[in-house]
Amino acid sequence: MTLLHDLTEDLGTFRKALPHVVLENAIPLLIGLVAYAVVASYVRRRNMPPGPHGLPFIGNKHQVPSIKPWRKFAEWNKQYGPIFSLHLGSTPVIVLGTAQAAWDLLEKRSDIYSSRPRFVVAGEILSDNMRGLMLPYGEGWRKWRKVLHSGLHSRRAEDYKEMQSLECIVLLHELLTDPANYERHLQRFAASVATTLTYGRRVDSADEWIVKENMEAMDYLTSVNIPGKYLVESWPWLLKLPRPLQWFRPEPEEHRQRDIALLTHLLDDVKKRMADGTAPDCLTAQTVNEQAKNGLSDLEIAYTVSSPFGAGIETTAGTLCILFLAMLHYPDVMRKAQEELDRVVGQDRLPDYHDCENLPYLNALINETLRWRPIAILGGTPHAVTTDDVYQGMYIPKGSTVFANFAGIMHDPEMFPNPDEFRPERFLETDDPRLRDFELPFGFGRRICVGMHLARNSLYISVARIIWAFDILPARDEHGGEILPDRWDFTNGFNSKPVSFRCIVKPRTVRATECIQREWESAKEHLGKWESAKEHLGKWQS
Ligand code: HEM
Repeated sequence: MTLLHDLTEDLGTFRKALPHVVLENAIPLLIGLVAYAVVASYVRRRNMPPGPHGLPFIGNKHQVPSIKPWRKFAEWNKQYGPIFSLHLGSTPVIVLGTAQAAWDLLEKRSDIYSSRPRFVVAGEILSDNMRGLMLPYGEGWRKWRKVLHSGLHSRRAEDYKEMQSLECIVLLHELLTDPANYERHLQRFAASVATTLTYGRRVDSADEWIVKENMEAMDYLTSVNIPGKYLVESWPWLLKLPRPLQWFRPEPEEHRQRDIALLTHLLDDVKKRMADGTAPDCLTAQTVNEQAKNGLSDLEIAYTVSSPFGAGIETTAGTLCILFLAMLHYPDVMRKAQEELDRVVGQDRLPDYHDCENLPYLNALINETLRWRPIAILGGTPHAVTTDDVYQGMYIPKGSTVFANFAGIMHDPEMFPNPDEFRPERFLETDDPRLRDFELPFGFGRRICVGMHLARNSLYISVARIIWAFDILPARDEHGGEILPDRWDFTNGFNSKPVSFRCIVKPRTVRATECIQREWESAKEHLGKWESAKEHLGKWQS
């Protein structure tokens, strides 16, 4: 009895003392932990690349403008050097401002710099991890990339040249007959190349449903991918809430169903034509034929083959718009390229692929267009590093988001003296093989643009023929004065292109006009082998 009584009493005393003991010890422990975390983070931060000071919890979020952040990044690169760091919330961000830094990390250390940051809404909820561009480095991405590589590698890209050449003749005819809408024609050209290579169906107008539906899907994807728009991007644990409480989910999930319906419909159309033997050679048919070997589900194929749509149209059409802008500001460059074309090609036929190696100035002009105002202004989709790393004594923590800021890289005065000047000669005067090849605008390492060869072929044929056939001249005001568009007025977004501007697109000679008319008549016949998307798919309703 006494023992039991003593025990109960002890327990009571212990219970009473417990909160006190806990409080007495826990508070210093907590303070110790916080202090340790602060000091550790300070030490780690101190060893990271230099950068602007941020605030607790939000880091540098308040200092990074939501409009054209690449300009601020380029300023910080000037201030802090070729590599600086900042924090967006708790995520470390590394910004590379020279090609050398980008090559050193994203290419030479490609094994650890080829992942992507987590895209919770755009990549996981909206796309169910089916869009490889946003997938982290790993098995899923490898499978996706293999399919695209086998359909777009340099030798395979040769197969599409005939189609690109014919689509380019249509473009020339559109510029001849409706020059005011040049921007829409450039878009149609890029879209038709994408749909023909993917689904074996071409488009006659940028207004066609297949283009519009895909563009809407892409616009929605871009609109959810804005940093800071969704709390769940910074606090992914919100995904553990019961589904009905995940308020951010219903809208992107609804869009996912629309995307699936569209992409499956396009896949089924190719499969139907494969069954009746009428499908032309295209990426989808090739992927369906190799389905068992690649181990992909139908849905995975449907998403994978749609990649040229998301990544290949705005980039190609936007780069051509940049060419138009540059020609308005640098008419002497245009004249010099025209002289070369006249000398090599003459005036009675269109330039063709086989002329390419005899047109060094024109090739340099294309490189300069990609450099002067790079369309993928932040280096495309950012990379992420998968293990802790040290570069030139600076600590780069695992999980950092890494941007190759093309706004700074392409205007680095050491590599490109007088960077704002549009001067194709810089590519002819250099001995640096990396500038002669100039893969830089297409990204880095294992993530380098998989459509690069196709894009180069589209750019070459269209730039050569447009410059050969037309003068691109400033629009005139009512007094006959030239209206020159602002050379810095560009859109906000991962693909930054010139804000629409007016210009005059005028055939250079009667012979050029006649040549386009002639070539167009014959191109119409040859294009017949790719059925139009409008006639055969128009019944699809979203
Ligand atoms: C002027 C035209 C183009 C430019 C300047 C361009 C540029 C880029 C850049 C900078 C990247 C990011 C690379 C990196 O993360 O390091 C990229 C990725 C990509 N591009 Fe392009 N691109 C163009 C056209 C195309 C075309 C025509 C296609 C498809 C037919 C395409 C498909 C892709 C894909 C699928 C990726 C993602 C690769 C991956 O995450 O593994 N691009 N592009």
